[in-house]
Amino acid sequence: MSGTITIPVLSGQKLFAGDPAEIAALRRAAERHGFLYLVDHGIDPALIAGVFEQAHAFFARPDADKDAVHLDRTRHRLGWEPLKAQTLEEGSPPDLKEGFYVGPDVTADDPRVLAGRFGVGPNQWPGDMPEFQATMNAYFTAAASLAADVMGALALALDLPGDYFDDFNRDASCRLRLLHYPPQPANPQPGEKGCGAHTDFGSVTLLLQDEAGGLQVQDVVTGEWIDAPPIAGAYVVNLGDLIARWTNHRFQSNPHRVINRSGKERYSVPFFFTGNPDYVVECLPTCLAPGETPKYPPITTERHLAESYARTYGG
Ligand SMILES: O=C(O)CCC(=O)C(=O)O
Ligand SMILES: [Fe+2]
Repeated sequence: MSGTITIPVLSGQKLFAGDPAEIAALRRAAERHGFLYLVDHGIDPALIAGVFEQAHAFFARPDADKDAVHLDRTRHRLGWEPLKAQTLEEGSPPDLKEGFYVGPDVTADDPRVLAGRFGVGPNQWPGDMPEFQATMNAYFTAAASLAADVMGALALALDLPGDYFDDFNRDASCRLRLLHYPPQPANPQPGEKGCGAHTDFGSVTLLLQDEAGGLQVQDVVTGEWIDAPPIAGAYVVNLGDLIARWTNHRFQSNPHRVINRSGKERYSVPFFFTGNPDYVVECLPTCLAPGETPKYPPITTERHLAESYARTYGG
């Protein structure tokens, strides 16, 4: 770790107005790290505070209570994920984190549910927490809209029209994830950490983290792990594998990990934006130099997502 490479802080207000200097900074960040901080994003700080408050209250419950909304109770895997259920870094011990997954708030008779679309189904909500559902649904809607705005800025950074990703953004598949990390143990297993090194699966991830710290990003050029310390009120925005695939790796989906050395509990809230399930992602016209060939065949976002989840849950 060193302080020599820093992750840029960009303004949502400027990006979404198409400010050329800010778009150029986004392009540089996307090419180098696939990571940036986003300020002036327009999401109500009270809503963000409410999400953390509800997450704290949920995770503080006994496991026996949380088990009532275990994600294995749904085919589409929404709800509580116990500690050590996921292994994001192949060959490492399972992640020292527990989580809670929220999806779009659909009912059982939604056509997408009836058609068995991947990952779509009714949410499970914890009992006796009246504010939880309303807070998560409100945040989900706000985050999906912000992610669509970030996609618009990415289109400009790729020299495409600002509405280029509108079809991708329509009826987008998204996951809101609440995470709770215990402190890193004094004597961890070799390779044991809060969240193993991985790249995200989707297009953009909007991450909120509390003040504990511990998030690190690997620089693609030097291979070094850079700290991504919390900045109050800012999102960490990172690009996922779909963007790398779509841009023929002109834009990066960087490996990142979490080691919670704060000695305290750590809470974070990633929101994953994966786009319209039927959308076919294939190499963008502005990402292929003459004579180059696409590194990947076209794929629907639904298929890409299903394959990615299967890989990290041992499916
Ligand atoms: O908790 C964090 O800060 C990062 C979580 C993460 O990378 C993920 O859930 O994909
Ligand atoms: Fe991640």
